[in-house]
Amino acid sequence: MNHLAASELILNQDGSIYHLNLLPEQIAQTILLVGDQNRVEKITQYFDTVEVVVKKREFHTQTGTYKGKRITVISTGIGTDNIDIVLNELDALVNIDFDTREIKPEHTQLDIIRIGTSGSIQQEIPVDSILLSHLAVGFDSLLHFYQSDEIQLEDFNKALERHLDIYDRNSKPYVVAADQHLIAQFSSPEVYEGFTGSNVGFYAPQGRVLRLPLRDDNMKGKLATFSHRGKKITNLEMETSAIYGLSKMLGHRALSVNSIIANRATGNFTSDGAQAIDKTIRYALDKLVG
Ligand SMILES: O=P(O)(O)O[C@H]1O[C@H](CO)[C@@H](O)[C@H]1O
Ligand SMILES: O=c1cc[nH]c(=O)[nH]1
Repeated sequence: MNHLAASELILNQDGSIYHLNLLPEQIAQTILLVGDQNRVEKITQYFDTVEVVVKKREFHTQTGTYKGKRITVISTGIGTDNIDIVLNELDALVNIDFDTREIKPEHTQLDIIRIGTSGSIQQEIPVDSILLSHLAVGFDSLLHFYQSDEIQLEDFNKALERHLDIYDRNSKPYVVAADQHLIAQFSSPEVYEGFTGSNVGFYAPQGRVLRLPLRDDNMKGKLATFSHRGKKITNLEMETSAIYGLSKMLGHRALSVNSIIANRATGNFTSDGAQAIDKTIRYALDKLVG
């Protein structure tokens, strides 16, 4: 058996995993991920009980029960770099024995559901709507550091490369699907079906211009006009691609539930972000126990 060195599987003095600061017994098998630390309590305010509260850096965790179901809520902060940490450490908490530092023979599968904010790039997907990411495309390169070819949708990758004509020093896009069981569980006529683009920044990587010009002025337009096998890219944010990719490789189920707060096609921004996010949180909690 492979014994993981102290420099690779890093445990704190109290036995908790390095960044999340959590012990294996402190997490549930259903995990809600949010970007914003302050969104954790916006979710657990609806819980019956909260048994764990742990904070380290941007990673704020609370575990409790909602209508009798044990759920853990964790803030990831912004970006797929943080998702690399959160997904690997969550998996280690359930699938590595911290005493022997060996991978457990039995695999535990987590349900990992992101509740995030996002900007629509299609006129017909308005602000204050909820969108499920059936597919995600990563422009962030994280997956390319792993042996991830098997879980990528190569025909989508190639079609995107052709359509976007990406600058050759940028990384190549990778497309990954959500878990089909979670899609079925969370779908309803109330929510949009989407294909979510995740990138490494909020401004130029999402085609936003304040003072700095873009390398490719037409990037947002090209993203919005992409279509392959009847699927269009619908919205942009900064984490879903990595959550889908790492979850698939690690044998977990993942879904991203997006609160659309901006419409980049019309230039609109929600007039009440708190209400839009609360609606998305209540929708997701209802589907989790429904
Ligand atoms: O609201 P969260 O979950 O942080 O998600 C979105 O908001 C942040 C940018 O404002 C990025 O993390 C993006 O993915
Ligand atoms: O446009 C948006 C809105 C929220 N989060 C993003 O990353 N982009």
